[in-house]
Amino acid sequence: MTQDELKTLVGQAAVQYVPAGAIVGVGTGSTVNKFIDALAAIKDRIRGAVSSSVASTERLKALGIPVLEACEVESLPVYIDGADEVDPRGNMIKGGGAALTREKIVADLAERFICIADESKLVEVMGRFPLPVEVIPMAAVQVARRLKAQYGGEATLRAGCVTDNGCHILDVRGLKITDPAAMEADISQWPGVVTVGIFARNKASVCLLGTSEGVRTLTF
Ligand SMILES: O=C[C@H](O)[C@H](O)[C@H](O)COP(=O)(O)O
Repeated sequence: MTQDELKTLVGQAAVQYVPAGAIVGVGTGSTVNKFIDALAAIKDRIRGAVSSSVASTERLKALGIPVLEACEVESLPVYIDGADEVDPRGNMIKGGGAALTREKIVADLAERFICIADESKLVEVMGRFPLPVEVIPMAAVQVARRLKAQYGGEATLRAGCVTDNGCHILDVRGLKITDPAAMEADISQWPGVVTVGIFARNKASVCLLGTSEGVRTLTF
């Protein structure tokens, strides 16, 4: 099976986690696009979606799925999103598509995070995928220096990238994220950091992994 077919498989499998009548949290990326397409088939059975990016909002609306603002809901039963890496405990790296901040906001509203990914995303220790950090532009150099000093990470500014929030992304290479919760808590409170792409506090409850043998379900 191709990677695209594996994404379709898990995108479709995620629909079973959407309760009838729900407002569903929707992530961003190529895997979530498959989920949005599958969600369109059951749109009459849900109330709508809260989206984590302009791109997902446009796709949801084009398929006739009502989109609500995050501020209009108090909680969501479920948030469905992809990941760039996921570890055996359900911690994730996200932000390869620069949507990490809104993703973390919507994930935080949800009771359960259902991660959908092809099996290449499962790793023992996270850090091979460059860690995205969204920063206020004026703080980029300062935050990059600190990432090097404290964690030995080499941060580069993602060229030509301005996030939905008008900010920039640093991609940090050379990390071994052995304690994701501690690193997330630490970097999150540095001046100028908007969001770090470690999802440990908002980790996955379930991960649906696309494999050539079918969908493998990991529960955390
Ligand atoms: O900012 C983007 C998101 O965190 C995506 O969910 C992540 O990059 C995975 O995307 P894809 O499903 O395209 O691999």
